[in-house]
Amino acid sequence: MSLRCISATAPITRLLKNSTSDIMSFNENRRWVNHYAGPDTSVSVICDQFSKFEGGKVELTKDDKSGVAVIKINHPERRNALSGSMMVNLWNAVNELEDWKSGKGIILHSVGETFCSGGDLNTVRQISNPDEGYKMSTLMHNTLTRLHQLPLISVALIQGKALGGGAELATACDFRLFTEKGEIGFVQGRMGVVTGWGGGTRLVQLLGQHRALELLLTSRQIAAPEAVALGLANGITKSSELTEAVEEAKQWLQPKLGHAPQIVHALKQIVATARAVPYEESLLNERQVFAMLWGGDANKKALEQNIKHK
Ligand SMILES: CC[C@@H](C(=O)O)C(=O)SCCNC(=O)CCNC(=O)[C@H](O)C(C)(C)COP(=O)(O)OP(=O)(O)OC[C@H]1O[C@@H](n2cnc3c(N)ncnc32)[C@H](O)[C@@H]1OP(=O)(O)O
Repeated sequence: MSLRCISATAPITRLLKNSTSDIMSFNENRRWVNHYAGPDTSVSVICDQFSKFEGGKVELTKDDKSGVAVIKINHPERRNALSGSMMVNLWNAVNELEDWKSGKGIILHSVGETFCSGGDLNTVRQISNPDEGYKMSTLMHNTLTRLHQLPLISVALIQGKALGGGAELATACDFRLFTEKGEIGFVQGRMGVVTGWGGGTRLVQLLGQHRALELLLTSRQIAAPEAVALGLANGITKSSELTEAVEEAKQWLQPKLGHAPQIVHALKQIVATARAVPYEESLLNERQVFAMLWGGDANKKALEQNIKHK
């Protein structure tokens, strides 16, 4: 484990006592400073290491006709926990989706009764030290941030419990649909850790700090109606049967994919950028995306048609 040295004379105003005091302090600018510097390992090296922790699969299928891809989490015997090799499968799936020019949408779902029970505890037990944890976090941050930023519109279908890392995975999609049996719980605190896959940051973006803090602190599992009331779920499917619920999720997504791929991609890029960067930077991005489409073929065609939006 690499720790940066904390000098006794450094202007640190307060140290956390009896807990993480050796790795975290509050500096003179009233900002938290983490003194732990994780290993500087590249994601491809982490993938080589993590693919050896086997079990289950994450499968990607792309339908060029509808423009909708399906990411399927398939590890029902471990309640769809993500093993190291599944984390690598997901990383590869996102790489492939980044190159899918004709795609517009993604449905992320799993098989069986549980959406995802988080990290596979068999993998977790083999990497149970700060440096290995940092590597897992690096891989999952890379994968889930790129999933979140894809120019495709993503929906997670939560048909059972989404726990720990499973709840974090759900927050990396643009939308979440629950079945009546769907539940979500940020149980990391009960496991003696915090969110390791970027879900804490995304939860604050989704719900605001108070609601996010309450869910993280209590680790309580919330059912579909409350998830909708909080704004964490975007709807509840009529059916709890998996095949039918997946079909409903596709139907729910379809009206949002009516524009040409380049427009869907551009609109998603504006929204994804706005949630990730400061205001002025986001406006600059919006100007640039707009300018690239202004006077283009689709724009000229629409102008010629003299469309009325009555
Ligand atoms: C690494 C990221 C980290 C984070 O920062 O968030 C995490 O995600 S930590 C993991 C957090 N998740 C958990 O702690 C889940 C623990 N599991 C459960 O609470 C329950 O198993 C369940 C998910 C509610 C399902 O309950 P049930 O349907 O009654 O099934 P069983 O309990 O009998 O489980 C069947 C089978 O599956 C194994 N299992 C379940 N979850 C995991 C997991 N996360 N990793 C590995 N294996 C898991 C469970 O041990 C059973 O196996 P057998 O005993 O061999 O049958």
